[in-house]
Amino acid sequence: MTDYILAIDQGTTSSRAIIFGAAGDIIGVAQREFPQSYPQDGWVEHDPEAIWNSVTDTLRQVFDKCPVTPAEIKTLGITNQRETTLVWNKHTGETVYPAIVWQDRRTSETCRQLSEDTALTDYITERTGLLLDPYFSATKIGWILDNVEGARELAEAGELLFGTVDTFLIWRLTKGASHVTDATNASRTMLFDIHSQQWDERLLDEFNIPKAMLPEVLDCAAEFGELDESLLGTGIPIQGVAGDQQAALVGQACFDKGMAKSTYGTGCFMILNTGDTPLMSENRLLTTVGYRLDGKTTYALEGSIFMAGATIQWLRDGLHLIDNAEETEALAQRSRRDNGVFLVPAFTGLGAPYWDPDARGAILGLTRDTGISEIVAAGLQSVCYQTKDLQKAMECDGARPVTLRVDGGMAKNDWVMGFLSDILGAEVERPVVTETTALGAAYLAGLQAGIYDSVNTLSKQWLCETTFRPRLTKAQRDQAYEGWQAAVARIRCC
Ligand SMILES: Nc1ncnc2c1ncn2[C@@H]1O[C@H](COP(=O)(O)OP(=O)(O)O)[C@@H](O)[C@H]1O
Ligand SMILES: O=P(O)(O)OC[C@H](O)CO
Repeated sequence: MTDYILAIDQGTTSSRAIIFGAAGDIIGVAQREFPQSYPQDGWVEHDPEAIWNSVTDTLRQVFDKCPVTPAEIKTLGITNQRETTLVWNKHTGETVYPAIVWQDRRTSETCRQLSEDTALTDYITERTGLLLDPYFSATKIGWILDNVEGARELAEAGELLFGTVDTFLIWRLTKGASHVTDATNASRTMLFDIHSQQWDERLLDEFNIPKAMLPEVLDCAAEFGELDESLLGTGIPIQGVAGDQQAALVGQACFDKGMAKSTYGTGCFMILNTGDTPLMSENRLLTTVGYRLDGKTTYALEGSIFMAGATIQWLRDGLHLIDNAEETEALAQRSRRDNGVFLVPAFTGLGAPYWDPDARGAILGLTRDTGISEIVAAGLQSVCYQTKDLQKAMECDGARPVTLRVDGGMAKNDWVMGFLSDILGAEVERPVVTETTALGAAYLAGLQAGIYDSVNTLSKQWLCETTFRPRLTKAQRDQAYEGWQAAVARIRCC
């Protein structure tokens, strides 16, 4: 019997179900977008039922699109948008509030007030590897408990459960049998000690979060529960879980120290494998769990950019300059070179390495002959310049990436990848399979199911499709990057 693996990739804008063969080949894909909700400036929410329905629909649809049956699936992996926070009633399964999405900045003021206590901010960074910021789950949980009527009392009585999207999905897919997460997702809550691999009692206390709400933390390849038969007519073990960016690190086979990947989806996340000791950044990058296998943690350094593909969505839906993301490539090719236009997409503040929640976006350098092409090109370039910011910060931390592998929706754009290589002054490798996030979840499940004997087998399966090489001189690169830095300086608040 062939070893098929099913993966769920629950992303910020869409959910996918993908069936992989053991060689990492894609057998079938189903995808469904779901609505985003922006109730106030800086707020971003998802309807939990829309997330759930998009997952169950794609789980069923993927089998309509290929000859494999659910009974032929050996194992199931789950990967997810991270930090996004859900709280639900453990008896009814009903969420008490919409999912507060990772991009949401409603707790900026809470974070600002807490940051006055420098002993606390130092403690947070030392224990969690993160920076005190609204991005992470801790203050989002607190906001729900403080703002939803009766929620705090119910939570203290042990009636409410917290989960990131992986936990919420597993809880529902197992009909409430498993309340679990994995170490990568736990490491994004700002409540998890990445050294001891335990929930941190002091942080639970500081953020006023009852411990009973929290899921059990497992390795990335482990027994997370069994898919309830009612969904696909058969039970399938859930054996691999990782937050989407860490799953991409696994899918890109970045198993050696110094290997890095950058995923260009809604946001962009560059993650560098730093081996078995956590490298604490002095340049406002995050220290995080890369993956945890057989109880052994591999750490990573991460730079998180909030707006990558989301900038292209804004060009499409906000400005109506384009009809679809794909046409940006041809438009950018037609743009005037060195036109001096910079788009800084700080729609919800700036992420790494600036961490400026109050900054707001701008388009600078407009002249009378600036046209749609130049603005679109500036939107695409902003993603590359932000990656350059991260590369620079990593280098300052003494961790220069030896390889950069790219993936995500935007990585399909050759113009962007060419400019990325130019501005980084480094080679950029795009693999044959760009669904690396789902692939990583499938690989983790496959490791637990015994389909793969070790990560070395997975490294051998990675295949390069295109290598982009830099074409700019150092002087040209420096000049372009200085223009970006000047544009960022104009919009920063801190
Ligand atoms: N050819 C392209 N050029 C530029 N951006 C693209 C292209 N194709 C997709 N995108 C952008 O990539 C994003 C989708 O990537 P995906 O990896 O599916 O995101 P997510 O997992 O965050 O939902 C969208 O924001 C879209 O605007
Ligand atoms: O949904 P994505 O792919 O943009 O990823 C979201 C990240 O996990 C947020 O940290």
